[in-house]
Parts: sequence; structure tokens; C-alpha cells
Amino acid sequence: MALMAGLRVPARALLRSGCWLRGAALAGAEAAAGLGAGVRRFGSQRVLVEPDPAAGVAVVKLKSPPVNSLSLELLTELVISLEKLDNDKTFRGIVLTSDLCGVFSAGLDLTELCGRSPAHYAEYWRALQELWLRLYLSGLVSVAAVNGASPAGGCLLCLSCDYRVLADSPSCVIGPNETRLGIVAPFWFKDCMVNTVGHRAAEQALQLGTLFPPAEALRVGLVDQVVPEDQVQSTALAAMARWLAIPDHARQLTKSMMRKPTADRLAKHREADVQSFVSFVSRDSIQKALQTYLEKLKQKG
Ligand SMILES: CCCCCCCCCC/C=C/CC(=O)SCCNC(=O)CCNC(=O)[C@H](O)C(C)(C)COP(=O)(O)OP(=O)(O)OC[C@H]1O[C@@H](n2cnc3c(N)ncnc32)[C@H](O)[C@@H]1OP(=O)(O)O
Repeated sequence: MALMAGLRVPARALLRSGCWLRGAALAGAEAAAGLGAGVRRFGSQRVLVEPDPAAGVAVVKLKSPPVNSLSLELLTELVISLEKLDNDKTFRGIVLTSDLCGVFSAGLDLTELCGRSPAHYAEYWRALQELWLRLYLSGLVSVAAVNGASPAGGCLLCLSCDYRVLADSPSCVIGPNETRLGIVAPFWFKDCMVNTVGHRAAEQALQLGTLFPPAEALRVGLVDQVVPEDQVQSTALAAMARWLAIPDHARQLTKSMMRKPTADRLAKHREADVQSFVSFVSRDSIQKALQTYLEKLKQKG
């Protein structure tokens, strides 16, 4: 651990912030990338939005160190950014990626699921549902530029996008590892898996809690392309161009036709789903399993 301004900052987080230094260099590269003078980045503390109005595309970067775990704050900020982009006619597509090195998102923030009150669990789950419904049904083209590990809830974020590009690095594993923690993916995560990789592959991956390395993720259809790490964002933008060549109204109606039945299963039973989650996560056995897993993670660090 390093001490910074009275805060305990994990050394790994400081290392990762090397990626943010690249952000400074990026400012210079923005013009080359189409972000000309007068085009401002916006967003919030944990979600950075880099707009390219000329292209109609915004790059949305998760920047919640150390691992972009989906805290209540990150969920809320992401929903707000997506809502803003969805309602702004300038934008037709988003690329969702991570501003951190080596991690796309560690999935649900386990500290939100341990030792909290039932009211907190309910608030947290509602925020997760909200994010999933918004991203899954967004009229924008969504391309995930997966530049790091993406377990469990991180995988769900990727599956909610229209297209996925994964970095070809052994650390860039992706998949539904919930059962390995002794917990169960919600039915809407299961539905997303089935819709993406088919029933048999989803059943195996969900039961075994498989984290797929890049080549396997591509083979099973969990991601659409695997490319060298430094080409993830450019490949995502090239894919975006192909999707944007299709008229919005036709693509959006088709997306809705494909996805609405899945989303409706949750939308119609949101409160029951919240109550299932609260009673599941409040069980002593689940609390113990989560605590043990979190402690192991911390010891590993
Ligand atoms: C029958 C009815 C059913 C009803 C429905 C029930 C539904 C139940 C919920 C089911 C849904 C669950 C979805 C999830 O997303 S669960 C979360 C799963 N996530 C993981 O398993 C990832 C764990 N993390 C890692 O594997 C690694 O951290 C990493 C992402 C590969 C990165 O590795 P790296 O070596 O770079 O970093 P460290 O491991 O050293 O971690 C750095 C610090 O970050 C802390 N950390 C990591 N992950 C999380 C997390 N998910 N939440 C909170 N904190 C996390 C880690 O402890 C380190 O902390 P430290 O610096 O304090 O030591």
C-alpha cells in the first residue's frame, strides 16, 4: 500500500493510474482521433465520456480504481451517462471500455453485498437492474472494447452490448464465474448468456463458473473479435462504423424485436427479483461465502 494525501491507495491502483497518464498524452492525440478543439470530454468521477460528435460516437470509459467493481456509485454514474447519451440526438453509438490497465470490470462490488442492510441490498439491486435494462435496450449501437478481465457482472455488461472486441492477453478472461463464489447469476444474466452462446454452452459455463481466455471466448461466441491489446479501441471503432452504416430506425426496431422479450421478463417482475436477491444475499451461508472470497482476494493482493 502507498500513502497518498492521507488515503490508503493500493500500489496496484497507482500502477494502473499509469494508464491515466496515458490520458494526458491522449489529450494531444484527441485532435488526431477526431476530438477537435471545442469538443469537450464530459462524464463524472467514475465514468469518463469522450465524445466525437462528428462521428456520432462517444467512448465511455469506466475509471473506478482499482478494478472498476460495480459499486452503487459507479452503477448510478453509468446510468446517468447512458441516459444523457441516449437522449442526445448527436450520438448514434457508444464504445464501452475501461480507463484502467488490465481490468475491464471486476463485476459486482462485493463490498456492496457483504454486511449491509436489506434496504441497501435492495437499492443496490435496483440500480443494477436499471443499468442492465438501459444498456441492453439502448437505441444506440453499443460496442464493448474489452481491454481487461471481465468476470461475472463485468461479463454481463459486455453481453448487454451489441458487439464485443476482446484484448488478446492471458489476463483478459471473461465469463460467468458466480458459482465459484457460491452465488447464482440472476435469470436475466442467464438469459443474456443463452441468447449469446446458446443453451448448452451457457449451461456449462454458468454451472462451472467458467472464465474463458480470449481464444476460448471467441470460439464459444462470447466475444466477436479478439485482437492485440493496443488495437482493441480502433477495432471497436471500425466495428462501430459497420453498424452505423445501417439506418437507425431499421436497426433499432430489429434490436428491440430481438431483445425486448428478454428484457420484459425482468421489467415485469422487477420487484420480485429484488426481493429474491435480498433474501438470497442475506442468508448467513451466502454472507460467509462472500466474506471468505473477499478475504482471499485481499490476501492475494
Ligand atoms: C436462487 C435465487 C437467486 C437470486 C439471485 C441472486 C443473485 C446473487 C448475485 C449474483 C451476481 C453476481 C455477479 C458478480 O459480479 S459477483 C463478483 C464476481 N467478481 C469476481 O469474482 C472478480 C474478483 N476479482 C478478481 O478476480 C480480480 O480482482 C481481477 C478483476 C481479475 C483483477 O485482478 P488484480 O490482480 O488486478 O487485482 P486484485 O485481485 O489484487 O484486486 C485489487 C483490489 O480490488 C479488490 N476487488 C477485486 N474484485 C473486487 C470485487 N468484485 N468487489 C470488490 N472488491 C474487489 C480486491 O479485494 C483488492 O482489494 P485490496 O486492494 O484492498 O486488496
